[in-house]
Amino acid sequence: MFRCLSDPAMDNITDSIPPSRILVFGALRAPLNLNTWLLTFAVTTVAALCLFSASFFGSSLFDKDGNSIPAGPKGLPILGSFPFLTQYPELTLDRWAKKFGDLYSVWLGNQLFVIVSSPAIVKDLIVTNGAVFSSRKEMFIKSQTVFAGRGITATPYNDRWRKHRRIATNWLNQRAVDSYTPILDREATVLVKSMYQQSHAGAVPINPQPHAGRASLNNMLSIVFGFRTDSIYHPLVGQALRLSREFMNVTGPVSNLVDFIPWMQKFPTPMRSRGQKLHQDLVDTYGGLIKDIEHRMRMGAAVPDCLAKTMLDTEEEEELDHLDMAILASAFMIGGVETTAAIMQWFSALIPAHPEIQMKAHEELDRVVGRERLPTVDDEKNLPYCHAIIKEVERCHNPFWLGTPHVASHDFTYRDQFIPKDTVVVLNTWTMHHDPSRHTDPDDFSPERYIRDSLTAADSANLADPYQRDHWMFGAGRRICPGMIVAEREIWLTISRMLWAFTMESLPDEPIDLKEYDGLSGRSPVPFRINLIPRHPNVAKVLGMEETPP
Ligand code: HEM
Repeated sequence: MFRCLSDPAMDNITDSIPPSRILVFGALRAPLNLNTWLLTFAVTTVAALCLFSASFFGSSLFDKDGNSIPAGPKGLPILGSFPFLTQYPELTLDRWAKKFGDLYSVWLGNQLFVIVSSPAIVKDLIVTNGAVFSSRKEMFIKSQTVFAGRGITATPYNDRWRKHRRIATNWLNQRAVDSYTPILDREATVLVKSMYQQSHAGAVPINPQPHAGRASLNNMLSIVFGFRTDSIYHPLVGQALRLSREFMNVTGPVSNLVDFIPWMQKFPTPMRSRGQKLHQDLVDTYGGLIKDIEHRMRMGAAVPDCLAKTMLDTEEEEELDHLDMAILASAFMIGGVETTAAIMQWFSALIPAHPEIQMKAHEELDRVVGRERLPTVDDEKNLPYCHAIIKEVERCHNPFWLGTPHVASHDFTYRDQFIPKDTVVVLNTWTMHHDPSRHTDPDDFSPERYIRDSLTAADSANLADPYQRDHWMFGAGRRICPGMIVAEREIWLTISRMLWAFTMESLPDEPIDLKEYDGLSGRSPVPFRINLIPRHPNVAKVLGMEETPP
């Protein structure tokens, strides 16, 4: 049963991966010396053979009727298919989907994964059978080390998760988002203003990244802690963005071999040390902010309504300890910052290459909104082309191609294929977003494909026909992203206002790389600079600024 190196399928795959990219421990994108790799591989092979086979065969791969697990690629001994999911795992998963079909299995170490590549199967398993497919694997690095078993994102399907999800939803449902939309509105305007200022009204190119990062960060800081930062140079901006980035770099769903080979977890590794440090930094930073708020509440000072205040007000009734609160706040700060900022950045990276798309958006904005005011939330329904641009950015550049995997909490047989309890289930969103039968010419950036789709992501996720859903960026089922309403709203406000204010141009000497990316679990483009040329003199006036001559 061990995966065989001589399998022809593996030959094709190994041919396409430079040896220096085949890694054993930790972050996949840091090249490892080949000799070190071979030595490590030999040692781990010998040392782990007994332990591995015990856990590998621990659960049956057949149900009582003899149905077996879905077919899939054969991997390597011990490592399974881990080395083949290196730099662009979604492309490998896509290749395998074409070979093995919409439901196939992959082994990573001793962990069985099932990869789902069709909307119908996602609906059947994750939505219709949500009682079975809504748990999470307690990944060694992400769940156990960084989140210490807490944190709504990583917790298994249990009462702790239900409680945290309920608390989170109270702050993220439609009514809550409506109540703090003025905050999102203000941050979107500040974003455009700060871009206008830093670019000296289009005279010098800028990197949109810190502006997008601070807008998303301020939104989450307001929701979670009731305050905002007033400059991209505020120390918390650098610290919070560093923590989110570090999280994205240590917790990819298929990026840490130590997650899948339990005996390795007993030994210190650089990735484990990074996970431990990140845990402590999160507790110090966000737990520290909660302590400050607690202190202010005890002193009778006014504290604005925010998640931290709600948690402190209800900590006894909800049985929350300090670590629960610190990690739940961290889950918001991580889940809600890099993600929305990534979409703003992908938009800024993509759009300069499409002047004809910008022209259409500008024409729509001039016609519907005019040049005397900024677009608002209420305008969205009347700006179908701008709305479509955003959906298309999300289809083309989902920051989480592998989503956050779900886990089967019971044995399940689906269409004569057995999915054992504890199998990790991955939504292969890359393949679904590039299915030519759903999206004609899927590699093209073409907002027109969404021009008749006026639904929000939340409404789209509830459509009976899963093939009509806009995209799968927010996941599916009972664990679907609870932040999608706030995420969509802040993305709408920032992107529609950037389109309203600027013509966005790339620099002839600095081509923007759309293939390379930052982050393992969550992706944003590598830093780039663009020109943001104010579209008309009213931009300065509407933003409440003196016009800066170019
Ligand atoms: C573009 C923005 C965003 C993207 C692409 C995104 C994506 C996702 C995905 C794929 C999941 C896993 C869903 C699943 O298991 O099927 C998730 C979960 C989650 N997201 Fe988001 N998210 C975004 C914004 C936000 C925001 C603004 C928040 C606000 C706090 C947030 C909070 C969460 C939380 C708490 C979970 C865990 C839910 C659970 O496990 O029950 N996300 N998100």
